[in-house]
Amino acid sequence: MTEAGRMTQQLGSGQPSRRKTARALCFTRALTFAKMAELLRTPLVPPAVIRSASTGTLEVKEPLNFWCGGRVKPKDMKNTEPVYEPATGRVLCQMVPCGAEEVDKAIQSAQSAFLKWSKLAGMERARIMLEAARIIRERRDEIAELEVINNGKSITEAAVDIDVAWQCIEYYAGMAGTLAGQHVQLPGGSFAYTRREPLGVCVGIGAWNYPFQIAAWKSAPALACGNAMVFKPSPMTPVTVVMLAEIYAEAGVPEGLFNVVQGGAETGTLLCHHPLVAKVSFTGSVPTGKKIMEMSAKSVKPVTLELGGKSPLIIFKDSEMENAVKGALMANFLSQGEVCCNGTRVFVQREILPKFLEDVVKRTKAIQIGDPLLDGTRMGALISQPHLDRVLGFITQAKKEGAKVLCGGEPFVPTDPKLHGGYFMTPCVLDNCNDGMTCVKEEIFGPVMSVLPFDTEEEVLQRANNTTFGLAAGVFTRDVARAHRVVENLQAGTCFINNYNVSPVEVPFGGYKMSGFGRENGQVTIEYYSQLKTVVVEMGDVDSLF
Ligand SMILES: NC(=O)C1=CN([C@@H]2O[C@H](COP(=O)(O)OP(=O)(O)OC[C@H]3O[C@@H](n4cnc5c(N)ncnc54)[C@H](O)[C@@H]3O)[C@@H](O)[C@H]2O)C=CC1
Repeated sequence: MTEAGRMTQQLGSGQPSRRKTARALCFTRALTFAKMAELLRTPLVPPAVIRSASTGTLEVKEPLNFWCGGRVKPKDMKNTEPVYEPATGRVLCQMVPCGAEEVDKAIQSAQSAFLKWSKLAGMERARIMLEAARIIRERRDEIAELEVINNGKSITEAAVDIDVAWQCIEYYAGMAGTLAGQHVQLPGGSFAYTRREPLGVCVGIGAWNYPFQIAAWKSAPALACGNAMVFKPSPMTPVTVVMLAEIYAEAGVPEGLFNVVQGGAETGTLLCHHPLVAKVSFTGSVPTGKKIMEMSAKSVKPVTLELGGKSPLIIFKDSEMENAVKGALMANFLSQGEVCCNGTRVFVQREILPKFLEDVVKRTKAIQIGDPLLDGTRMGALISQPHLDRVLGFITQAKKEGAKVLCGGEPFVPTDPKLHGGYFMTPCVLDNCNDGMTCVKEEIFGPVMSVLPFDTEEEVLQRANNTTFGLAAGVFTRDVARAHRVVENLQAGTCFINNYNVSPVEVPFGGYKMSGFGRENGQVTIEYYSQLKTVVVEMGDVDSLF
């Protein structure tokens, strides 16, 4: 039995002291990903019970680039950037950006894999993708733990993110075998048919709030359609996406089909300008989205843009109060508020405002903040110190502009000494807000809910739509007709009725207005990763005018 196997048996034996020793042993030896994987993948370990990682211990040493079927060391150590563990403020690893030569290698690797992958039948691709989904499911806890360590969100949420990732791959695997064209009958026995063909090498550029999940949302439909992908995660969260690359490789995709290059704006720019790249799918801020669009326009590359939001959540007086309060919390505090589609402008009908505020504040104060790897934690750390400062700055500004802080909005120092350098804050509810305030107009991307009273449906619709964003919106009411009338008039890509932030992979997700265009998830996304070829077939003689 291997050492890992022995430790696993001890871990699985249910003896807490031994379990602790084994865990300590793992981390004093700075576990490699591969070893951790070996540990976690043996069936003796009940994954929900045993936590293999612990906050403040992990060092990531392996290379984080991936092309030609394996991890690749950076060419040189130029322009490195520290990557932090948000819960402790400790440096987790160094991110070394890829330069032109490395980007080219990754793209060439993708191109050669594309030539093989695109020739497979959809069902053949499906089989490999299903295997990738299975491996992710099996390694779910390990990936989720690393996501937590790199991103700061709670383990409960990270586990859901990883579940959504494999579900997405499973969903598009199911669709790969269904891709087909049309047959069109023409006069005289002639006919035409259409072929749905892949685009080629697609680039994915991700944000830091859902590192693994964003990579799955982009790669799953891309690969199902027969494309290859080069993915660049955010420089702040470089750690987990390379595991997705390893998993695809293990599942049996051709070498080089899914590649990872690390880096920031410069590396992203190289990707967007590369002549072999056929499409760019981007998740991030509006200013960067505009740059991506400009760069892609130069070589007429299609783009998908998943950008920011300042979404409205409208709560009518006939709502079921407890659900509305729970919905408002789900709309604001998932992932420390770092969610693009959050409903941060909470419009509440005036008659129920006092009761709503009382309940929402009570529940917000009860949110358990702390070590994100603990099962009981409901809110972890924000992504970085500058981002925390920025979010706190919005609250200072809101107070100056007349908003009233009902709870939270302060830096938070957990009792555990190892978390003292972490980027925590208390979730905040702002009252006395109006539509002109900065906190109501701008995306904060932190746990800050702005509550706004309203009187009539007509008024609230006009105010809800009075924004350049249009990612999501929500409405709580018991009146079915009102609910559908309101969503019909909301300018947003996703609308929720009597819930918020529910994003199953079967339904399209994407923005209106400056929140972007194109969609992720759902059947429609196939159209964004494929192109239609029309073939016209003459069965008679050519009828020439000349
Ligand atoms: N609509 C959606 O689905 C989502 C939108 N977001 C939005 O993302 C933002 C937060 O994420 P950040 O990572 O801070 O956004 P960001 O726009 O700064 O960066 C996003 C990605 O773009 C890369 N990048 C930056 N400049 C680039 C350039 N000139 N060329 C190519 N790539 C470049 C970054 O390295 C990163 O990988 C928020 O505004 C949020 O609303 C985040 C998650 C989901």
